[in-house]
Amino acid sequence: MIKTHILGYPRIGAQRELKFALERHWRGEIGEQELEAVAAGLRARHWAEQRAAGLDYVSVGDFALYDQVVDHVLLFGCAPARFGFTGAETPLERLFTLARGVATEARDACGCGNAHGSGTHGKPALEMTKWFDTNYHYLVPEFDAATRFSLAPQRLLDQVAAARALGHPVKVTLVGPLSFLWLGKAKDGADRLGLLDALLPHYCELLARLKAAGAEWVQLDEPILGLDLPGDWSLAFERAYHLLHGAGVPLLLATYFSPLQEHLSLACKLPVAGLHVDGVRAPEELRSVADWLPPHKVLSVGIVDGRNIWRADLDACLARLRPVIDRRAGNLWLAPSCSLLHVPFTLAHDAALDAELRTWLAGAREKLNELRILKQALTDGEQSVAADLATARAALGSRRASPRVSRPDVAAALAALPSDADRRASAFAQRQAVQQARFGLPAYPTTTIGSFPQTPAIRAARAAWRRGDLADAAYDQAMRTEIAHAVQVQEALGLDVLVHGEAERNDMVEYFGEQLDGFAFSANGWVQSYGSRCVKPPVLFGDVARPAPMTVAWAAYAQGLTRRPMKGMLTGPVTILQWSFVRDDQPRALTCAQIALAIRAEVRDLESNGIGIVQIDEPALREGLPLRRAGRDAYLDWAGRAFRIAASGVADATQIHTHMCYAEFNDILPAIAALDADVITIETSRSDMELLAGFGAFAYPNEIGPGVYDIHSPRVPATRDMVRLLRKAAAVVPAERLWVNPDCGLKTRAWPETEAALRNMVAAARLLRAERAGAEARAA
Ligand SMILES: CN1c2c(nc(N)[nH]c2=O)NC[C@@H]1CNc1ccc(C(=O)N[C@@H](CCC(=O)N[C@@H](CCC(=O)N[C@@H](CCC(=O)O)C(=O)O)C(=O)O)C(=O)O)cc1
Ligand SMILES: N[C@@H](CCS)C(=O)O
Ligand SMILES: [Zn+2]
Repeated sequence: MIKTHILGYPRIGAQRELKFALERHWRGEIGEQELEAVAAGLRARHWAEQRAAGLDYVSVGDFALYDQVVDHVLLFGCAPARFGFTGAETPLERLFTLARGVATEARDACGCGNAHGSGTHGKPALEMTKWFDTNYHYLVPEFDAATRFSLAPQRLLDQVAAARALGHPVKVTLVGPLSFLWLGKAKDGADRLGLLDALLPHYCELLARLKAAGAEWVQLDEPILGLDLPGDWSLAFERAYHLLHGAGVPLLLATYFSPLQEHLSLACKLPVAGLHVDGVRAPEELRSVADWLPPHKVLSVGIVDGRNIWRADLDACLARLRPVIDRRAGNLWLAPSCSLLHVPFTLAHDAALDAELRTWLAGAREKLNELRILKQALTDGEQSVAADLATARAALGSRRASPRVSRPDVAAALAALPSDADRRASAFAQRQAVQQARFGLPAYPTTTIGSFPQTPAIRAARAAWRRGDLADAAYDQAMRTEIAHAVQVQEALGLDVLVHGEAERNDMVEYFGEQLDGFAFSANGWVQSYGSRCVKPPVLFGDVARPAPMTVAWAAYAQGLTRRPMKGMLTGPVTILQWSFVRDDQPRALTCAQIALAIRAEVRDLESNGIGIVQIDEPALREGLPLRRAGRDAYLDWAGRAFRIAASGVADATQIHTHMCYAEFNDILPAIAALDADVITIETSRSDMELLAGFGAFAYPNEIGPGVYDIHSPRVPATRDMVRLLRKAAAVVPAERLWVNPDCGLKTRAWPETEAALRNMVAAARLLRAERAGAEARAA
């Protein structure tokens, strides 16, 4: 029998109801009960949608108020001792303390929904990091020698009870014990795997309680089976799952994002009742899994893409499934490849997308319907869903044949690119000398990363403009006023290289997507990024071209307000690619090269309009790295080339910066150096400059601005703290190559703390400059 299910559903709400309720709660406008009522209403609605689409189970446990991983920290009672929980707190108080820090240092203490909480005082929130290769950030469990576990299952059991009361068959979703430990961070030399034996009895008890509560299945997500794992981690799976099996509830082991490869036979052998595999990212493994998995076990095939928004090619899906069915007629489940958390709720009626494009797309709801059609086609024959299949074929045909997708001029422009288009004319040392002479910057030059506070007034002006309530000219003027204010503040603070502040940008990727041909953007295609924060990834459906300059007028206006250098600010091709929903009909490398060409033209236009310094942000460079080691070199090769194509069309005297954040970079240092940016500004303060050790050891050749303060905290960093960090940096990177800047952009901050922090930062730079001048004078 064929069944359908999902690994998880988006929880933010079709109209971002959860986001708004969370932010109201944090501002003290609604209490816990009202927030819980919104959450319960969303869960009930989402289950109803799943059942209406004919899914055989609803998914329970995937709905997190903030993040599913931090929910497991609470479920297994392993909040770090540093939070000092006494048991007197409510579950929500504990959750938001872990997620946002304590009141005085809270991530989002101001209630705006921003992450503020990694300050070094008070109780900083748990660290956030990327969930595998997605743009979703989870809260990192913290383990240390004192970590103990205890089960607190009531919230989850209540949700099972609520789903059952509504008459739904329930499959509970949990992160599996090995992935949970792997995704955590060990402090004080603790051994994460060493915690497994202490954790497993609590998983067993939980499984038994879920069974007793009426859960028919429990899905245990173990996406780490798609990674290159150390041997002791792979070995631990058998031991762990033998124990879990004893709890008696059928277990579905879920893997996704990456092929199983050397873990394939292990995954097939584990004592679980079913195995889910990602048939989109690893279609080549389907047949082996179908052969290897014992026939009494359920095989769940992730057949519909959970990471992208294209309408499925149902004929291709059916063709892919047929050999599998032949092998396992009785026990086949169909599902999206991974949780639908990574796609918007629906794009079917989105007002910003044209009617033709909408037919090419599938949000979470539309993907549920695709599962329904596939199941019926396989169960009752294709004729039973002939109309649905015909509609899908027509949409696919229209996409394939559309003149909007292919642009011969773009192919020609790429083909015409000289082979050395990805190389600057001169070596760095030569460029550095020319740039020093041009800009005459002091030692330890100060700058910021680009964005200044996106205030409620800015957002409100843009919302009014989009609604048509504010005329173009008035909006333009409002943004110019913001830019002028940012310039005036920076001049008063004494920063050396200024930025215009990015007031006019809704998002650093969406803003460019809106202006480039080949992209479409939705009005409501929101995807959760972290907590209550969402992004609206543009839809990259066709060949990319730049019809007109995108940032030049704003940059030139800002430069006209000051005699100091104004940095032009662009998002790089890899990050635009990575944070968009990208076409699946050509290699990503080619799409990236097309974006690179557009950015190259923008860089040159900035240069010819008097902008001497241009920053090309690539915070997602690391995130695009394949999860498996194989394939990484090839990726770094084309990604690096795309960046260099964007950056290399300028004269020696034009200084190219890049910026990176939100990731560990030490394992890709050679690739970062190969970008050959004149200056890289990089997030380092949270690791207390540890990252720079890698840069020093590797002898990174160009200039570096290691972030000297964490922009996620409203705490104003003291000058002495930043001086200490800069001294640490100067110990590994020659001082003449060091810049002084924050970790990242300041868009989620408010002005008062921003000004105060930058004032202290400039003071730190001046202090080091004076010391250096003194030392030089003494040496002379
Ligand atoms: C650097 N980061 C980014 C990532 N991915 C991106 N695509 N962009 C990024 O910047 N990944 C890694 C990190 C993730 N960090 C963040 C940080 C902050 C946000 C965030 O603030 N998101 C906002 C939405 C931003 C946006 O698009 N704003 C629009 C419209 C906003 C909106 O909802 N407007 C309201 C009306 C508002 C009013 O009247 O005041 C509406 O339309 O209803 C804009 O500025 O115009 C968020 O609120 O979630 C995301 C990721
Ligand atoms: N220029 C961007 C980079 C963020 S990663 C900003 O300052 O917000
Ligand atoms: Zn950044």
